[in-house]
Amino acid sequence: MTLRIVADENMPNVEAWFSSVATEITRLPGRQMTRADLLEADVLLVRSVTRVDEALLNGTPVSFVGSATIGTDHVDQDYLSQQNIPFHYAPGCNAASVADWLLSVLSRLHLDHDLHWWDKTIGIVGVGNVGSAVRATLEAHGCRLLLCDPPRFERGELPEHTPLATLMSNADIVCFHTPHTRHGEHATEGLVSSAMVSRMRPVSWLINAGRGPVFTAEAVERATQTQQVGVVLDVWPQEPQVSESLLDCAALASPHVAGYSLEGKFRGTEMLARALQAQHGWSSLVGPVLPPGPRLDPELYRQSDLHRWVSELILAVYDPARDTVAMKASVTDGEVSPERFDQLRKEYPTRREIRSVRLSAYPADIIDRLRACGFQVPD
Ligand SMILES: NC(=O)c1ccc[n+]([C@@H]2O[C@H](COP(=O)([O-])OP(=O)(O)OC[C@H]3O[C@@H](n4cnc5c(N)ncnc54)[C@H](O)[C@@H]3O)[C@@H](O)[C@H]2O)c1
Ligand SMILES: O=C(O)[C@H](O)[C@H](O)COP(=O)(O)O
Repeated sequence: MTLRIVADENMPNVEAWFSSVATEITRLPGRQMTRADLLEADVLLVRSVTRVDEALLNGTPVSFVGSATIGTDHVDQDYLSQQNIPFHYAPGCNAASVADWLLSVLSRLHLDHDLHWWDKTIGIVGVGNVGSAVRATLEAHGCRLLLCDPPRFERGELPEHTPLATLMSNADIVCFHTPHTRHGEHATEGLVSSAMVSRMRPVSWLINAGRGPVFTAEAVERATQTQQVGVVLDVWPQEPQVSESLLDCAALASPHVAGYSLEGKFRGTEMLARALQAQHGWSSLVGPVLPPGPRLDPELYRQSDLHRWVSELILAVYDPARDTVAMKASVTDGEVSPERFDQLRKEYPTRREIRSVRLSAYPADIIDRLRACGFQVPD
């Protein structure tokens, strides 16, 4: 078997999974991959920053494309199926990571803005793998939820659907977890416009961890400047470029890393390895196992206010203020440049999912909340 693999340099574990089956593994910066790089490649493994289309693949021997991501808007799947090139991606691989990210965001907003989010009405827009993980976390905390997902509603999969305009007017916090789509009845590009934002209540919160172009830059500016709506952005309308004026609008900001848990990245590569294994009928393919998660002593964070205690604990696992500081310190000449944005992502510190954290004690007064957050608590 001669299998030549070209893979994004930021995809972990490629050598560990594939060196037993590949004759050659070439690592390249995803955003700069060109057709010339693929003239002797059988397998292409990408992340979200490589546009995979005819211009990239035409005339190459590539016969398998894998994206170690949940989102697929960077891949021209119609072209791949016309060419009979199998395409695999990694649905759900980092859904828990995004749900954890959101819990950390809410914990930071609690401490910094006294946001009692557990008592609020929270809208979830896009109730797929990520939105469902977010829903489970928020339901476990007793939040009132409004769910919006027209495609699932129309398929009879989400009876409790609330139309977006109604949700925007009635929620205290709105979280977006939709893909970026340009065509069709439910296209999401520019879905959050200035007009949509004008429906929101003053002192509410608007959060995007789906794809940047779902929000317009004007809507973000309108939210903060005229609506008294706080904004939290992990993804950006002009990503990977972020203007300083837009960054200034965000109470919390991160460089598209909500899904960047170590677990999510490991799962993404493994899902592609399993897909290639199935395509070739290999009997076994063995990859690396995750290192054990960090230990955390809840008593170190004890507060008399139990909600504050839990927020401090969540922020000890991951604090989105750290990303916000890094983003704001990255501004030069009125922007975070695309190169700097990519560098922040490439050098992102290891983050573990809450379920991997090993607590050294389970204080009785917060044990139910620990469970609701996703910590592994024995029965
Ligand atoms: N920020 C990050 O790091 C990060 C991480 C993972 C995923 N994502 C993004 O989040 C998106 C959602 O991920 P997922 O795993 O839940 O995908 P999914 O495909 O499981 O779910 C997406 C849901 O959005 C719904 N949807 C589509 N159009 C909609 C519309 N106009 N209004 C409301 N809902 C709509 C779909 O019906 C579907 O149920 C991905 O497409 C990806 O772009 C971002
Ligand atoms: O779609 C996804 O899975 C996420 O947005 C993912 O975190 C993107 O990461 P990237 O591929 O850009 O490294």
